[in-house]
Amino acid sequence: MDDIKDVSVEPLTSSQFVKPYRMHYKQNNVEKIWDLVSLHESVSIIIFNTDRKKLVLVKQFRPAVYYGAIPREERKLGSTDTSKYPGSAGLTLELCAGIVDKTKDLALTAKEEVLEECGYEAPLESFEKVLKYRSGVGVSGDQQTMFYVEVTDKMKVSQGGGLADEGEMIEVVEMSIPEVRQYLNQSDVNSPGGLLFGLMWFLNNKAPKE
Ligand SMILES: Nc1ncnc2c1ncn2[C@@H]1O[C@H](COP(=O)(O)OP(=O)(O)O[C@H]2O[C@H](CO)[C@@H](O)[C@H](O)[C@H]2O)[C@@H](O)[C@H]1O
Repeated sequence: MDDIKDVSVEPLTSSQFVKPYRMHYKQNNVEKIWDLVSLHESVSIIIFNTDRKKLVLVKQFRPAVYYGAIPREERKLGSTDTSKYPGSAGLTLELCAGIVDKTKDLALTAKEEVLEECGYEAPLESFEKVLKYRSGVGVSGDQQTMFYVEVTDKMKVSQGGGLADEGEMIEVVEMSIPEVRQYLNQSDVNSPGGLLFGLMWFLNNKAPKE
């Protein structure tokens, strides 16, 4: 998964996923501008396997995280030296998540992502909404809705790993509650704030007493 080669970066002129804009506005009669990016709405899911008392998470290569790991002064257009900056710098641990595109139904999107990425077929009514929040505030203000779902081994119907025809390459990672606590105690993690909040929410609200 971290065997990344032939990396090159170019300016973005059009994209179906990301749209950059400059907003002009007045705040208290002071004229201002802000450069922002419009993104799709998304869902994320805290998945707990009650048979094995494990959280089900996903590991994947994130190009933006890889790019962010390159020191600013060395980021340039054109090719990137992957022997100096190996693909492992872009591997993240996250909640299962996905863009809301096929349907506008957030819980249904969550259900589909749990199946595609993690291989669990969980009933729609078992998805509990945790909260809706802004996954970014500086450059993108996109909304992400977090769900919680409990699964059992019986619901595991496939390997997961993402949609091969969309080129998704996802590793399913299961973590026990002590492992989750250890993960949260580190000083530097390759994870978004949403995962960290989701794990804390789980420990505070759902984790079985140890
Ligand atoms: N910027 C991009 N460039 C090129 N192809 C892209 C792309 N974004 C999506 N895609 C394509 O769309 C597919 C599906 O993406 P997903 O719905 O799984 O969202 P993802 O899990 O990447 O991000 C989800 O999780 C993260 C982390 O929580 C959220 O930031 C995000 O909004 C949410 O959709 C990807 O495999 C890829 O083929």
